[in-house]
Amino acid sequence: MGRGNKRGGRGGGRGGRGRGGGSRRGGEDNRVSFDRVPKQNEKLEKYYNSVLRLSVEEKDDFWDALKRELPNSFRFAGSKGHALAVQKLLISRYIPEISKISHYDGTLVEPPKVVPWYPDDLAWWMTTPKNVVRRFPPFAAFQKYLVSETSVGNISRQEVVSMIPPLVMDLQPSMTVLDMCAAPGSKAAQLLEMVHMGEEARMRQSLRSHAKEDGREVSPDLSVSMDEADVGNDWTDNGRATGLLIANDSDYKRSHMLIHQLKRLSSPNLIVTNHDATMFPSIKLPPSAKNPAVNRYLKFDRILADVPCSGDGTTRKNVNLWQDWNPGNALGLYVTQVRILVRALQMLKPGGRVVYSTCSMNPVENEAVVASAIERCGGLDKVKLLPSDDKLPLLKRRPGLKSWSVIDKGGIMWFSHKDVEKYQDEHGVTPHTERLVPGMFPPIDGSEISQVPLENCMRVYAHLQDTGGFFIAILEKVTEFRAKPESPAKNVQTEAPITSIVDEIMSRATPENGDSVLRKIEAADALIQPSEPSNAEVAPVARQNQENTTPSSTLHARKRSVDEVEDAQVDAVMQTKKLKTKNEVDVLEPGVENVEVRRPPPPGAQLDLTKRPGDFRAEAEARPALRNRAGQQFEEPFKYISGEHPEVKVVEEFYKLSPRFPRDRFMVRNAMGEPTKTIYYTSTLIREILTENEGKGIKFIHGGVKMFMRQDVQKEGVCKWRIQSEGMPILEGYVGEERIVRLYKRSTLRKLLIEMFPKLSEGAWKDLDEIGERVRDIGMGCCVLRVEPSNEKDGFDERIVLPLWRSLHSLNLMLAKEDRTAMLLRLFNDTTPLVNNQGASKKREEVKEEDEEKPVVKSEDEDDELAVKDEDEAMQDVAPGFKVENGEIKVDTNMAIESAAPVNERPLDGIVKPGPYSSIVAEPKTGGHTDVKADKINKGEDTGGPEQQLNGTGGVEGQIGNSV
Ligand SMILES: C[S@@+](CC[C@H](N)C(=O)[O-])C[C@H]1O[C@@H](n2cnc3c(N)ncnc32)[C@H](O)[C@@H]1O
Repeated sequence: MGRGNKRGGRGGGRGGRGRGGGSRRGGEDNRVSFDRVPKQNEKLEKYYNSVLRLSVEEKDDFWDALKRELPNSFRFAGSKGHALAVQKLLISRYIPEISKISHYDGTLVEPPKVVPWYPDDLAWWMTTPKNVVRRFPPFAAFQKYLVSETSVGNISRQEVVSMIPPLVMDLQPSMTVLDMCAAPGSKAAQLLEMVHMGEEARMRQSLRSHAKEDGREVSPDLSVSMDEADVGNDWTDNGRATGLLIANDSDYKRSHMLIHQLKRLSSPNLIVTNHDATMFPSIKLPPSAKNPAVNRYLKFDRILADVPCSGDGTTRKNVNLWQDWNPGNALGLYVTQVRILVRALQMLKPGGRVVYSTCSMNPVENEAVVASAIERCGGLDKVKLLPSDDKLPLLKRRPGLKSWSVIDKGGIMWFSHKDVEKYQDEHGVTPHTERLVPGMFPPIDGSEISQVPLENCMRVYAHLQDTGGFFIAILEKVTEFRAKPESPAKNVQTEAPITSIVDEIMSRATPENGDSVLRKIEAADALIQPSEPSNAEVAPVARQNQENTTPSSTLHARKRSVDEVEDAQVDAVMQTKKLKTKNEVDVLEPGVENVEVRRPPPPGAQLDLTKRPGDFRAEAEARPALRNRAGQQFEEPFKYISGEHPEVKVVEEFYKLSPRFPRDRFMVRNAMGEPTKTIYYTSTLIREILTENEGKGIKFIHGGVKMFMRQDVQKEGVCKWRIQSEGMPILEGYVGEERIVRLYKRSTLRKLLIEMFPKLSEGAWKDLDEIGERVRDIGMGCCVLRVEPSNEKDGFDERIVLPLWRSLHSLNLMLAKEDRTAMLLRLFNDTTPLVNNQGASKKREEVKEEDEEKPVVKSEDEDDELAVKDEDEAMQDVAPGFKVENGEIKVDTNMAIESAAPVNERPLDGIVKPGPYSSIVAEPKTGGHTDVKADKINKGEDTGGPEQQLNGTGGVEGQIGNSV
């Protein structure tokens, strides 16, 4: 891996959290440490004073800005309708209160402001010092809202410049998208939201149009009609998003952070992989019906290459960079960055786009990388550098640099590589100059590559709009190409990635004989193929099926496609894995004079595979690493089950699923391919990818949305499969009336949110107002609670859908504690403590006996979910929903979980976290603080105050520092 993992740089380590040496929680301490860190670095200042060519006055602004602490910023996440609804609360409820606060000197405190260039006012920032935030109650309320909505994924704390790359990608919902260096995932989350853009509206429209044939009653639609652009054009799957996001990161631990971040979006269109992006494998697709003999590979419409970089645009957040910055960092990263960009361009469809970005200001990591990659891909005939000045017109930026100098490790500035060569002729290669290669310098005048319009790139500086520094370039692939090999690096001892090795081999004369890798490539070369539309990447089947190396005589001659090269890469990797235990072997290639070809390491060999991703969960740390024979971590396979499977039939019958709901996308994660604990759901494209590439060495580490979870219910006729909240938005429109409960009144929902397990027996159902009779009569098991919009005073503006469990004697919303409190705050401006009607003193055993039909969460989930265990719970070693107090097990009323689960069960398997696509937002009809003390509620039970509950999520101090 590149140097991006260095402290202070981007690409690992601190992941954008925390600040200059201060503790995460101590807001004030952080500020003090930020102020205390000396903000000088001679080489840094010398270099940028020279290279950026700012005027004298502007230079002062530039350095002043880089030395100031960064404003906090956040954006509203999820589908647009949902995000706007959460945003509305900020504007209507919190800003007016904050705007009334004044400092001691009488000046007004500045409330959060809209980021002017972000679409639909969905991004905000605030400069208010933390001591002010703490002192004034309106800020405290705002803070609670921020923390609460962040914890449930409705708000994403993200640095504003980091929001730019996805916005300039021109991504449409049906597109195939790859994020090559995606962890921790803030940009990937934006991309995923774009893949799902308009889906909610389309699905509603589709359900409405089929309501009659489905025999279903649709919800009244009171929502404001959406722009056509917001609905999107992705209609081929009944309005469901058909696009795809593959989010990748080479760091295993960080890729699990990525999963954690993206899971909140509950997307069946997402896969997470764990590969070195310089050698990202080709992904096979099923052959087309038209040309079954031809292998097809996935090509992307959009790729984000947000590469590891030295991160010197982030000094406002990573204050240690003032000490740590040294010119060697950028020089060490250049090679990896070019390789990633070249690989991205290879994997694009013609007409597709790569957005390349860094948070470095160094041209060696930016313009030089762009120019070198275009050059390696065959120049401007193959790859265009698109203008970016038409994007985000309110964002202040500077054009890309056309000329620059390069600073070496010793701080010497070089103006051309010729000077370096001259110096080296006289003095030999020195440690300071050894990393300098021609591609790091501006293109030589008159060369073809000097025509690259580098001014089309976008440079964002801290002083322009009070942000961090950032660089963005938009590249478009014109046509397929064969990438040139890397220029032989005289001085640089870097590990050549498989792409460059194969490229290198491919561009040479054919050897008479050679090692098996070369022979394989030759075999590929000899093959003949029919032509196929260019965006379906094709290669002969024979090359994939190694036992069948005879080309079909019916195929027409055709030029070898880029993907054959890529295929050869994958084959070569596999071959190497079989043949060698040593990572690298020097091979003398026959027919080529004394040229070293360095064999690539097997996939994953460059990564640190010694640790499991337990950095953020103690439990994960303790789990033994399962590895396959090659020493890689073992991931449970993805196995699709038939729509005719008896368990699918059970589900179908119990929920009276509409025949229009697709049955061929259910998947499980175990080698037997049997639904044992969880049934997942994915889009069709993901099914094709996961099925077609099974056992081919691609490291898929996440895919699929949990749709059903097995529940041990003793009672006959109760379906063992309960709907998981993640799957709810996808499924609910197809569930029959038999399992639907309709709720209309705000007061009823509020009661269900505050009270866990409201009783139904002994006439208690009457307390549940308009849903009382229905829940009394509905059969036991999981049902869909539909909160229908209405124009009534005590009604909702928008539709909300939540999972509900009907037990023998009670009812329960399947919502996690933080989701309940977040909804209470959002919908009712209410911080009433939650109440558990099972009684605070009940012991676990008693509860188990009495309520055995309730959802019981049993063992580890199949998908090896690593990021969910509540740490406190792990410490207490009792079942979710219980706590140890004075040596006694008691019901933990802070946990909104209906469970009598045995020790060591995992909490979130039994509870529900509605994601931003789950339509859970409704704008309250009445503003103001409700502050209702409901009779049953405030009986002084051991509930823990809202304060306590909200702080449990980390508090605002715990979340300062945005992700880049
Ligand atoms: C700047 S960060 C990406 C930030 C991310 N795009 C976001 O918005 O949250 C760079 C990431 O690249 C990963 N990385 C470093 N070298 C890589 C490589 N060769 N292939 C893939 N990922 C790599 C690091 O682990 C790190 O997570």
